[in-house]
Amino acid sequence: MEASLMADLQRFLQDRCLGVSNLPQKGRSLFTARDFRPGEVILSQKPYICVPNNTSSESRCDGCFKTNNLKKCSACQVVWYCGSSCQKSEWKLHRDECKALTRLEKEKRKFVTPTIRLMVRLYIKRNLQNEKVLPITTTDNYSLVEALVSHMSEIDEKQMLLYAQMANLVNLILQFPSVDLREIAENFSKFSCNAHSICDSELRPQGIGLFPLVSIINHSCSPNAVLVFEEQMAVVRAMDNISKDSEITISYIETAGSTLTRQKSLKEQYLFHCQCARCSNFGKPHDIEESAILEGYRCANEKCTGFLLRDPEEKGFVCQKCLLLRSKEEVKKLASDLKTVSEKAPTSPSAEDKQAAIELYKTIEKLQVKLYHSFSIPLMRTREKLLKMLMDVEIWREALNYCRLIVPVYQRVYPATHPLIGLQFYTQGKLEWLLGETKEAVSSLIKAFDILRISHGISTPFMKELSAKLEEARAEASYKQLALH
Ligand SMILES: C[S@@+](CC[C@H](N)C(=O)[O-])C[C@H]1O[C@@H](n2cnc3c(N)ncnc32)[C@H](O)[C@@H]1O
Repeated sequence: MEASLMADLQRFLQDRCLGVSNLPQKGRSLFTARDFRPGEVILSQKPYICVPNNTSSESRCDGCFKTNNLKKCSACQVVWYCGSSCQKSEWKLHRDECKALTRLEKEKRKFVTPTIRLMVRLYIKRNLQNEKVLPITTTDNYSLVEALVSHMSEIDEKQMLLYAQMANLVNLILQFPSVDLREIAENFSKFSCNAHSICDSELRPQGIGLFPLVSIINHSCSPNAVLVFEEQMAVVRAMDNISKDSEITISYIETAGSTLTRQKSLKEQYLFHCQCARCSNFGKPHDIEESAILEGYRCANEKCTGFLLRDPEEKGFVCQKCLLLRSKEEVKKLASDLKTVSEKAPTSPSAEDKQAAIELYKTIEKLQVKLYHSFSIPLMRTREKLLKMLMDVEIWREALNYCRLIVPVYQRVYPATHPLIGLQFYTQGKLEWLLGETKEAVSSLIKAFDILRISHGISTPFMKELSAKLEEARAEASYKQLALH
């Protein structure tokens, strides 16, 4: 990065009591220059570029990522808008993209995935900024993209071939003589370890974007900050008390998992070996117990909550609490039954198939309850799926039962202020309220608010809605209380 731009960036960060340092093992790292309290915004940034996650089954507006009242761009037939306001606000960037996509044969347009579009937009934005059609600012400029890590030299041949094919398609769309294939491939590699999935307030992915300032923040499996999105703006908030001169970290991956699982996914996508405080416990008794609970089997005695470790004589798995042996054969048989049923389970069942899918997932759950520890991740995932499907078909009582089973598992596998726990309490509160359990609803909504105010702040529309629901539930609970006396 140019020295003057680097100085501008350092000033911008200094004004926000932040600074960038280079750490030998991690590269650029973001540090605090003052204390931050839980819930305080550390950094926010609009995307340099972003696109919605459009698929063959679901489309989103290019401007606001909403899914209703969409109309296709009549020229390129690739991009969708919810109305003229979003279309107008996106036009400067879409104008050149539209021309490029229109040139592409219709048959080939189905290969224009969100990642391909993100790359096309990256070059179009760079050109528009070079031509001064779009302004360049300290935090919105291509030099920040140039400074992102790419790990090009570490990429294997298979991945490189894929990037080369994708770069060819981008080149075909753009037809910019000055851009070479290697540079595009390198930018794909940058996307892989720097682009962020843009999620709504309930942490459901809506699109992808490049936020080069946020990309300075390194990963930890027990992070002190959290990244959320307010529409398309990335907002990083402190999760804990962060003291002056500390490194700010967020989590790049799903942190509910054994150290081996987390390290594998970090190595695969981000090409580094994590040595955070949690990972440095690898192999220690607590870490072994954690892995055996999250990914291992349950005790043969249904009443025992112990975790199992492989028996040194290879006969099976031994409970570390009651020392009961669970035979290899029994585990193998259950695992094979589970595999047979799981293969039949649809990942996203259509509306008509939902009832059958619910029954199938309940069978999976029964088998998992017999096989896995009660806090295991596979069992938690099945219950999450069941909860979602039951909500979709409006079977509220059963949905609430699943919600209540999931909350304690989340509390076991995530840190206390993790937004997923808050969101689960929010769902539980809404279900309890709907089913007339107003007192319980108030208690769940309070828990949701207390957690989500840290990750989501208190002034966003989502949090205002939660606050309003809580107040209404409180009023109803006191009315019910009065009516009783
Ligand atoms: C989004 S970037 C973070 C900023 C990066 N350090 C830089 O210099 O631009 C992600 C990359 O940073 C490095 N990184 C992030 N977290 C790390 C960690 N905990 N330990 C080692 N390297 C890390 C890895 O190279 C990873 O692919």
